[in-house]
Amino acid sequence: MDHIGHVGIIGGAGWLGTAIARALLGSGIVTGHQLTCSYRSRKPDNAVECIWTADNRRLVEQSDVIILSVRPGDWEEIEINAAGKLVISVMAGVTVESIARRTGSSRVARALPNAAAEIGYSYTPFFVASSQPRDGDVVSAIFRGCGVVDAVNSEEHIDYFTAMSGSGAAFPALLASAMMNDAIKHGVPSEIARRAAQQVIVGAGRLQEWNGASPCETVRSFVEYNGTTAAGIITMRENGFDTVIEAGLEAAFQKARALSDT
Ligand SMILES: NC(=O)C1=CN([C@@H]2O[C@H](COP(=O)(O)OP(=O)(O)OC[C@H]3O[C@@H](n4cnc5c(N)ncnc54)[C@H](O)[C@@H]3O)[C@@H](O)[C@H]2O)C=CC1
Ligand SMILES: O=C(O)[C@@H]1CCC=N1
Repeated sequence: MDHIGHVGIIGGAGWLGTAIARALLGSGIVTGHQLTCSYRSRKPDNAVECIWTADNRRLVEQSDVIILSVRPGDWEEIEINAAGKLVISVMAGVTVESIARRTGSSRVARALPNAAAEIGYSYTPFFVASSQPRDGDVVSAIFRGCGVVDAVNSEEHIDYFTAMSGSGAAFPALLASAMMNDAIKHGVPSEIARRAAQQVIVGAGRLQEWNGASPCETVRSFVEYNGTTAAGIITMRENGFDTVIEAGLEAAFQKARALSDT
């Protein structure tokens, strides 16, 4: 898309803020002169090449689009007036209502990337609460630089996706860690167990991307093959695999909702 103006990232020194800043610069959507990042105490070593400030009000003054990327617990300390500007939050749980009330902006969006934003492989659903039609295009363009995006039409779905895809980047690692520990219990040297588990999730992700099948189709075709993999899948399911996943997603969803301020 063409020019989106000057972008400011509050919390630009953090994990996600840095990933978004790198994606913005990498996709060419802004130059270093059109991007301001703020830090709380100290400009980070290896800082992204852009304008840096500790003054969030100054950042807001010089930005057309403001991205809020501080931890939910630090949100209450941010005092800015962003009236008339597009404010995009990536914070878990913090509501559109809270953002609009505390920034004075009626152009608010919530986007929920995940840890893979760092390598351009995030999945980022976003919800836009703005009467300006172009704002959705701006949010979409920003987060396409971090991976795949989808607009959703319910704010509640952002809280749900905070659990499912926002936290989800960690869950395949949880599966791989259980597999690695099982291999070690079977006497496999830990370094080999680590490499095997690592390559299983990397290979599975690449395979899924390459063949484009839905995960449900992938599981079904392994079950239909009726070999060792099918035996593993069926027994995992009989032992509550899907129920455990649902319970974990529900707990993360409830945690996201609990982060919403009152
Ligand atoms: N890390 C992840 O995978 C994801 C994180 N999120 C959300 O993104 C937000 C940021 O998360 P992370 O980057 O992981 O946390 P982080 O702790 O790495 O980064 C937050 C940064 O904000 C800075 N900060 C705090 N108060 C500030 C202030 N007043 N002015 C300027 N900077 C300030 C901190 O010093 C820190 O550098 C959180 O709200 C989180 O819920 C959402 C999706 C995924
Ligand atoms: O774990 C967290 O709280 C953050 C928000 C969503 C994903 N990571």
